Amino acid sequence: MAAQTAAKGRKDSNPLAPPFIVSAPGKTIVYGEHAVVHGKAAIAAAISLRSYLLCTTLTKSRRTVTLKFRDLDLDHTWNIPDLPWSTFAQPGKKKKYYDRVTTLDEELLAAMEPHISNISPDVEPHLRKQHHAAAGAFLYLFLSLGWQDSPPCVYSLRSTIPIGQGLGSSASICVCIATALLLQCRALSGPHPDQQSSEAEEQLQRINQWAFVGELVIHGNPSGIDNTVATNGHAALFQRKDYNKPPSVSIIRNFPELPLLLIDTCQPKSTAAEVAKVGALKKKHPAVVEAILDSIDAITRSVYEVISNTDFTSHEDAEKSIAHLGELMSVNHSLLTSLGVSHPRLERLRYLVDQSGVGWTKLTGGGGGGCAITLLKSGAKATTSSANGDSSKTAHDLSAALGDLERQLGEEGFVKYEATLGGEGAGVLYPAVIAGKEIDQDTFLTVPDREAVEDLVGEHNDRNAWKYWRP
Ligand SMILES: Nc1ncnc2c1ncn2[C@@H]1O[C@H](COP(=O)(O)OP(=O)(O)O)[C@@H](O)[C@H]1O
Ligand SMILES: C[C@@](O)(CCOP(=O)(O)O)CC(=O)O
Repeated sequence: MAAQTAAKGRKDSNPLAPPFIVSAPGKTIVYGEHAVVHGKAAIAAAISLRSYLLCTTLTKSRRTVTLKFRDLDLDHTWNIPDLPWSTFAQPGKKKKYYDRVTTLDEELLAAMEPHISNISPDVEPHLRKQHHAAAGAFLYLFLSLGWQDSPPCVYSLRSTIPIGQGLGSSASICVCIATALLLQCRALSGPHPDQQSSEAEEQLQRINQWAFVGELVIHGNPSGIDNTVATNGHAALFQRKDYNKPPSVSIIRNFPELPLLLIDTCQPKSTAAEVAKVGALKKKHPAVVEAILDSIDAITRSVYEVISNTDFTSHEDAEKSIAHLGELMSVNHSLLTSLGVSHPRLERLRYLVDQSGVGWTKLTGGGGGGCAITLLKSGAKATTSSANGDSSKTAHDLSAALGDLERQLGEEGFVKYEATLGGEGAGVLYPAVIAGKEIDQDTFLTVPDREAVEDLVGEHNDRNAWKYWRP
C-alpha cells in the first residue's frame, strides 16, 4: 500500500500501528451494598474476570471502524466519513482528551442516534438494546476523542465477565474502550515500569473519566464506583453523603489478592426493586433500619482499617486478617437478610458453604437473587466451624471439602466462577504478542469460551507482557 501511494507521487503513509490489546477487570461489592444508597461507606473490589479489547488497525484506504463484540454477537461497521463529526466539532462541543465530562450532551446523542438505531435490526429486542448500549458507549467516545481521519480499525471484544449480573461488565468494557481510544489519540503516556507515581495516577484518572462517559451512555446515572474499580483495580472505599456532590473515593491499593468463589444463584433479580424495598422498610421503621445501616457502615470501616494495617506478605498476619474479613462478610450478609434483600437460594447457598467450612459467604450487589461471594480460608487445611455451631468438628482437608461443595452446588443449579479479589486495573498488551505468540483477530474471536480466552491472552501466560499503570 505504502509503495503504491509513493508510486503515485504522494506522501508515504505512516506504518500501521501493530495490533494491541487492552484489558480491564469486573468488580464485586464486598461490603456495604444498600447501605451505600443511604450515605454509608462501601468497599468494591476488582475481580480476576476481565474484558479484553483487541484493536487491529487497517490500512488507511479502508475508512471504516468495526465493532466485533463476540459475547453478544454484535458485529457492526460504520463508514468513518459518514459519522456526525461536524456536530461533535461545533464550538463548545469538541472535547479535549483532558476535559472532564460529567454529563452527556443531548444534541450529540441525537446526532449519533441514526447511526445506532439501525444496528442489529433483526435480533430480539432485549439483545438489540444491549447492542445499542454498547455501540452507543463506543461511538460517543470515538466521536469525542477521535477525528475525521482517525485510523480505520477493528475493535474485537471478548469478556470473561457475565453480562448484567452486577459484576461490572459494562464498566469493564467502557474502561477498555476509553483506554484504547486514548492510546490511539496518543493521550496516554506509558504504562511503563519506571513511570512516576503521579504520572501513572494522572493516566488512570484520564481513563476513568472517559470510561465514566461510556457508563453514562449505558446506564444514565451511574455512581462511578464500577468504572473507578475497573480502571484502578484493587479496591475502593466509596461513599456519597450528598447526591448533589461527587462521591468520596479512596483507592485501596494494598487490597490483597484473595481467593474467591463467585456463585451465581441463577435467580433473576432487580436491583431497583431491592433498593426500593429497603427504602420502604426504612420509612416504616427509621430508627431500626438506620441502626442496621450504621452496623453495615461499621463493618466496612473495620475492614478498611484491618486492610490498611495488615502486612499481607506475613502469613500469620494475613491469615488473621482474612478471618476478620470473612467473619464480617457473614455478619454483613445477615444484616442484609434482616433488611429483606436475601432470597431462599442465597440462604441455601450460605448454608451449604457454612456446612462445608471452606469460607465465608455473603450476597453481593442488589440481592433478591443474583450473585454471592465466598471468601475462601487460606491454607490447605481448614478447621471448620459448622453452621450448627459445632466448632469442635475435626479439621479436614480444605480442597476435598471444596470439591464436595462444588459438586453439590453444581447439582443444585448454582453456577460457579473461580476468581480472585483485587488485582490489576486497566492493562495494555502492546503489541498483541504474548509468550512469543502473536494474537490475531481470527483466533481471538474464535476461541470457544471464557477459559480459552484467558488461556490465549491472560497475564498468567507471560507475567511481563501485560503492562499496568501503577501509581
Ligand atoms: N462483553 C460484552 N460485550 C458487549 N457489550 C457488553 C459486554 N459486557 C457488557 N456490555 C454492555 O453492558 C451492558 C450491561 O450492563 P449492566 O446491565 O450494567 O450489567 P453489569 O452489571 O454486568 O455491568 C450490556 O447490555 C452491554 O451493552
Ligand atoms: C444495592 C446497591 O447498593 C448495589 C447494587 O449493585 P449491583 O448493580 O447489583 O451490582 C445499589 C447501588 O449502590 O446503586
